[in-house]
Order: sequence, then structure tokens, then C-alpha cells
Amino acid sequence: MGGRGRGGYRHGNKRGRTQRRDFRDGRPDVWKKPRAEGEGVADAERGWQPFVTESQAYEKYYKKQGVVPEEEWDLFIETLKKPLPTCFRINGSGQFAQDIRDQMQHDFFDYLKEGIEVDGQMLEPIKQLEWYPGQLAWTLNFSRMELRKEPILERIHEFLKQENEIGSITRQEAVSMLPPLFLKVEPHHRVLDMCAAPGSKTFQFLEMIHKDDKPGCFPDGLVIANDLDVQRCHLLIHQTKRMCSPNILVTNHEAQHFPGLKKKGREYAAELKSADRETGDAVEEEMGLLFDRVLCDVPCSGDGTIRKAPDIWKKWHCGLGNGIHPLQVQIAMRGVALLKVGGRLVYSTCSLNPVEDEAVVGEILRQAGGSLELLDVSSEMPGLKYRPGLKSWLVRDKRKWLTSASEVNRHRAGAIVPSMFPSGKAWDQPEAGSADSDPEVGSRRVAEEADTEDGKEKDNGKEEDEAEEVEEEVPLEREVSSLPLERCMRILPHDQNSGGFFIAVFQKVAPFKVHPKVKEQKNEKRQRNQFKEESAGTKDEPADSVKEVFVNSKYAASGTVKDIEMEDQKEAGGTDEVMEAATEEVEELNGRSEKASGESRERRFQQQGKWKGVDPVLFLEDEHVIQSLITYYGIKDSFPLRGHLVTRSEDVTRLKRIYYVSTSASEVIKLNFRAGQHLKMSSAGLKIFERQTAKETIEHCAFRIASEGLPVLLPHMTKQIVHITKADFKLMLTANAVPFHAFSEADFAKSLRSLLLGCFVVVLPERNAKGEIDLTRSTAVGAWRGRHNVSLLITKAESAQMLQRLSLADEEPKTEEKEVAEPSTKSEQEGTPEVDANATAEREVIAKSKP
Ligand SMILES: C[S@@+](CC[C@H](N)C(=O)[O-])C[C@H]1O[C@@H](n2cnc3c(N)ncnc32)[C@H](O)[C@@H]1O
Repeated sequence: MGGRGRGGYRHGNKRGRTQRRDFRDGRPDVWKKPRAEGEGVADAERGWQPFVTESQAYEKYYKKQGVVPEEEWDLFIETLKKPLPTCFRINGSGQFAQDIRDQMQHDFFDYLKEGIEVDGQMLEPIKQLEWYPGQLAWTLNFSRMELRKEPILERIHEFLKQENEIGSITRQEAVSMLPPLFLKVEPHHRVLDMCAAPGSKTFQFLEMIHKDDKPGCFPDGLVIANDLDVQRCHLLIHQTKRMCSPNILVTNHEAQHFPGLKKKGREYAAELKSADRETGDAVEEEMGLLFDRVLCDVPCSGDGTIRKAPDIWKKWHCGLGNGIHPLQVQIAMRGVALLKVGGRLVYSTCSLNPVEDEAVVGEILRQAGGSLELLDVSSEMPGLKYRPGLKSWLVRDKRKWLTSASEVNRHRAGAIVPSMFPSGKAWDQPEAGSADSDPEVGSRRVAEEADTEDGKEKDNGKEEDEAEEVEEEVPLEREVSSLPLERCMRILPHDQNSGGFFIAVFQKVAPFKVHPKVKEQKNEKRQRNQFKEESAGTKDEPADSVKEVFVNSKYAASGTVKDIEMEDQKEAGGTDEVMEAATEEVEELNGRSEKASGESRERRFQQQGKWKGVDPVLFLEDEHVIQSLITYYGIKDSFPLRGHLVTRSEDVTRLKRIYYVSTSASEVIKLNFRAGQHLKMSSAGLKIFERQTAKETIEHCAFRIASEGLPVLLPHMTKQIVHITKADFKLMLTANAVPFHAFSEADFAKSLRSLLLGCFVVVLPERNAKGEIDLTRSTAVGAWRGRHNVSLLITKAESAQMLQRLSLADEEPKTEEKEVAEPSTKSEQEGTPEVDANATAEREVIAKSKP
């Protein structure tokens, strides 16, 4: 749908509530000083200590790695100590996005082209991100104080805040916008976002998938957004809801073990039999769940985000990168296995560390053994300043700089693995011809061992870095990789006043075959874990593999990426309140049996494979329910319900919510059934119907339209719709339940009376030049028809936002002068759906407080 998530097709969804964080101020800003009693009081007197923005360990490490040319070092460090500018981009593309861009340009940015003076100081002008396609992204660098002092800046701030709230723009770190752009997602692509939460890049993928949508049509593509962390999955679901897309599945797996959904047993054998034996591998690749695009935005040390999270200065040590490297390789390799031949994969980190960056890319290429090409994408983003990837670097461990795996102490071999070095060669690489002679297997084996090392051994980088006082010699001889790692891109913060970032873009050129030895090791490991689990006899304990990753991800995320992303998300609308609501809903989907069995609601990591505690996604096949929906809302054949409605409950009588999935999502759900339900889905598609409880309406249809579902359903509805005038719409927005006789248009009251009791849709139509209703620009809101009056199914805040948006606020009537009756019967009050009880009560308060 044209305006999905872009403010174009405005409807009464929860965007207002989700986005109500201040555009700039909402984020807990670590740079912000705590509010002082008296503004003039000195920092020291107030007890506020500035962040320490230096770290010997960090500076030594990066100086020696040669990540930054010597002559730029001072500028690099100086930039790292400055707060990060704010960036935002206009959501979507096409005419609607260009209109907003032109409005911004004309109303605001043209005034600021030359910069602006505040307190005698010239501020930086607002700048376009040169490399962002369509000139749809900007960066601005004003402090709160500067915003307050200059009215034009204040107005810009307000404008951006409002547009962010209604979903026309998204605030996102500039460099974080890059991976989806390099993936070049098309509407027919199946995309896997392996480590997706909180979802800023998933949101971009959905925009790309829906970029050519016509009202009422869905693309063939699909986005599967996965994250290990259950709570972050909730955030992801919440974030992507804004797009109102049925083309999304949110899953909750360890990315390195993401299920391939390959069919097993007889069906699989039969298909293989009918295929050409010679190309058995290719056939195997084509079966199961494969993707056109894969993003591995992996967990990392996050030291590229140090400007936004200056606490990293204090926490940084070289063990962070070393510890997460094996997991990064594993995740990427799983991505490679799940990628179609011809497809693209992006590996990205917000770390500048070559051990997390080039070393992983090198290992991916070695393990992929010719099935992958590292692409030179330097011409794909004109204007983007970046540094080519390094071919040579060092590994630091136990206060030593190491040039190759041969220098690693045997007792450290579990923590410092060969793949961390430029050559990737194992220290004990066996003779050619032996079973272990393949270097990829050698390094893989050590990586696997590293997994099973105890956390203490891995985690000792900090003490060693802190203890270091003596300047040691740096080896002069360095290994140099023979791989084309210069095709990777590192973005240094001082290049374009951004965060630090690393990207590598791959193309799969041939089927990838996991080395039999690696397969064997994996199986052995799986069996070991199973055995341990069984002998421990504690079903509640996650398998060891899960624990290992838990350690790794905690390690990677502690105080860095996770927290920052989480804060970002909150800033983008994920308030605690919203998180709770989202959590509750997803828990209901995911965790009913978990709750029933008394397990902790807070449990974040669940078992892989045949998971428990998560209700499966089921197709709604109850003909009575489906028929009642079709009849009540007059749903056309152009919107097929059969095979597209899913639920989480087998018991139709207790069904609370119904979700709509696109054909592409439906196919994956079916495949999941055939393959034995290995995919653990936290959410599927978008919520389209919710159960209504009012007795008199249930006989017609037990479900009302959910706000997210309205934009996709409306173009296919023929019943329960009324068109409203601005004046009457305003009345509905400002008042509680409005009696039929209170509307100014007699015809409108008549059409209301002709509706069936229960849910209906109010449309404030916008017409195109030909006088036809343009649904993409019209406003549509779910409403409730009682016996004597009607009310909108939105909250007070959403009403207020809509009033403002429609520029109706100025012409508001004095609501109290216009008598608005209360619902006349108790049953009618009871008939108003629960979610609206608050909304209507809140609206009443507004109405009464109006002058
Ligand atoms: C860098 S963040 C991803 C940011 C995200 N791509 C975005 O743009 O909003 C890394 C994510 O990886 C998740 N994670 C950590 N270990 C993981 C694993 N083994 N499998 C899947 N996800 C993992 C973390 O929960 C975190 O949400």
C-alpha cells in the first residue's frame, strides 16, 4: 500500500502511541547532564562528572593495527570524543517521499543553507547524506540549547518530531542505513535478517519490498527477521508493525543454527530421486528455505558506536573482539548456506576491529571455498567516503601482539583461533593429504574448540590491557592475506562525521557444500549437547550451544551494541510502556504454555530445534468464522482469506487475534509444517482481526478490524464503510460516543443507521484530479456502531494527533456547546470494545477540557 508506514494512508493505528518519543530528546542521552536545580551551578558542584573519553588500551590497539593513517590519528580521536549528529531519512520512496522532501527543503532547509548564527557562533548547516539515494536523508548537528534559542530550529525540531511520530521519517544512524542499500532488495526477494533486533534495517527491507505497491496488493517478497533474544524480538515486532506488512515473519533462533527447513524422509527422497543425481547438491540447495538476500549484521564489540556510547571508552579491551569472532564466523557461514546461488549477502559490524571485520570476511571466503565472491561495491554508493579493508593486521592476546597462529600458546588455542589471523592458517595445520589437511577445517576445528572454552579464559582481555604499562615491541613482520579484502569497506567516524562501521558484500556464485568433516564435528557436538542435557535431567536448562551463545552475546552486547540499539529503539517509539504492551502480546502468542508450566516470563533464550513453550502458527480453517468475516465486511475475492489467515490457537472459540500473511509468508509457514515445524515464529504477518465481546454483534461477526490490518483490508471491503465530512470527523475525534442525531449531515446519520451493529470504518476521503477517491491519501479509522451512537476505535492521543495532522484543530467547535449524549444503555457501553474504553474515556476528558 502506497503510504504504508510513510504517513500516506493514514489510519487509526497505534503509530501515535508507539512513536510518541521526542524526535531528539526522547533517547536517554548519555551525553546529557542530569537536570540541575540551578542552571548556573558548576558541574563539579552538582556532582556530575564528564565522561572519560580516553582509553590507553583502545588507542594503542588501533594505532598499531593501522586502521587509521598516522597523519589522521588526531582528527580520528578528536571526532570520537564528540557527540554523534542526528540523522533521519524519509521513509519509502516515490512521489510521496519526494513531496515530503520538497516540503522540508522549501519550508526549512533553504533558510539554513549557509548555516545559522546562534550566540555569535556559526552552526553547521543541515546537510543531505550525499550517498543516500533520492536525496532522502539528512544529518543535523544542533544541541538542545541551540534549538531553544533559534525559533527556526525549534520549528524544524517540531516538524521532524511530528513526521517521525506519524511514520513519514525515521531517525537512524547514517551508517546503519548502509547494509540494506548494498543488499539491493527488490519487491520479489526473500530476505533473511539474521540478527535483526531492534529492527531498523528490517524496517528498511520492508520499505524496499513494498516500494512499488498499489493499494490492496502485496509484493511477492518476504522478510524473515530473526533474533536470538526473545525480548528484543518483541521490540522488533513492535517496530515493524508500523509498516502494516503481511510479508514478514519474526523468528527467534540462534542465527548460526537457523533452520533450513529441508524436507526429510520419504517426500525428500522422492524429490531427490526425480532430480538429476549428478546435480544432487544443487537440488538439495533448492529445497528448503533459501534466500535471495541475507543480512548478517552480527553481534559485535560495538566500538564503532563509541561516540553515542562514551561508556565504551571505559569498558573497551581487546578480548571483546577476540571473544566474539568465532560466533560471527558461524553466523555468517549459516547465512552463506541459506543464500541462493546468485544471491547477495552483507556482513556488517559497528566495530572497527579487524578481528571482527576482515578476519571474519577472510574466514568466510576460505570456508565458502569458491562458492562466494567478495564484491567490489565501491561504485554503488557515490559520495560515500570509506577506507578499503586491511590485508594485514595483528592479534592481541595476553599483552602480546601476535602475527600468526603459530605464535599462539597451546593453552590459549581455544581462545585465539587461526581464523583471526590474515592467513587463517592453523598453528598445527596437518600434513597435506591427511583428513585434516583442509585449512578451512583446521581453522574451523579450533574455532569449535574456542566455543567450548570456559568464559573466564576468553574474557581476560580487560585486565591484561589495563595492567599493561610497558611499551612492548610490535612485530615488524606481519602476515598478509592473499584474499581481496581491500574490497571491504570501513567507515571511519571522521570521514563524514558518523559512527564507525564495517561492511563486506558477497555474492554466491556456486552451491556451497559444507565440508563433510565440519558436518561430522557438528553432529558430534550436537550429540554431546543432547547427552549432557539428558544426563543433567533438567529440561528447563537451555542446551549447551545456547548457553555458549548466551555467553557470547552477553559478552558482545554488554553495555555496547545491545544497550545502544535498545535505547535507539526506545527513542524511535519503543517506550517501556510500549515494550510492556508488545511483550504482553507476544508472550501471549509465544508463551502461554510457558506460563502455564510456571516458567519465568523473563526467560530470554529458548531452546532450539523442536522448541517448547511457543504456540505454533496455525492456518485458520474454520469456515464459519471465515464466512462470517467475508459476509459482515463484504470482503471481495480479490482479498483471499483462505490460506492467509493464521492464529496461535487451535481452539477457535478462544481465538483472540487473527493475523493476515502474504502468499510468500504463507508458503514458508506451509513449508515449515512439511519440514516438521523447526521454525520458531514469534510473529507472522500483521494482525487483521481481534475478537469483539459485545453480545449483540457476535451473531453477525465475532471479530473487529485491528488498526494495523485496516489499510490492507479496506481496498477490498464493500460493507461497513461510511464516508464522513471534515466537520463530522472532527466531532468524532473530539467527543466520546456521538449520537446519530448530533452529526451535521443527515445523510451521514442515515448511513450510520444502515450499518450492522459493531465494527465499521470511517473514511475521510481525499480525491484525485479526476474526482476519484484516492485511498493512499485518505484517512481511515476503525469505529464502533452502537444502538444509538458511534465512536472511534482510537486513543485520545491518536485523535489529537489526527486533529493536528488534518489541520482541524484551529476550527474546533466548542464541544460542550454541542450536546453529546452518553451511550444510552448499559449494554451499549459494554458493547464498546475494551481497547476503546480508555480511548473514549480519554477523548471525553479532552472534550471537557476544551475552551
Ligand atoms: C548489531 S545488533 C543488530 C542490529 C539490527 N540489525 C538493527 O539494525 O536494528 C545484533 C543483534 O544480534 C542479536 N544476537 C546476538 N547473538 C545472536 C545469535 N547468536 N543469533 C541471532 N541473534 C543474535 C542481539 O540480540 C542483537 O539484537
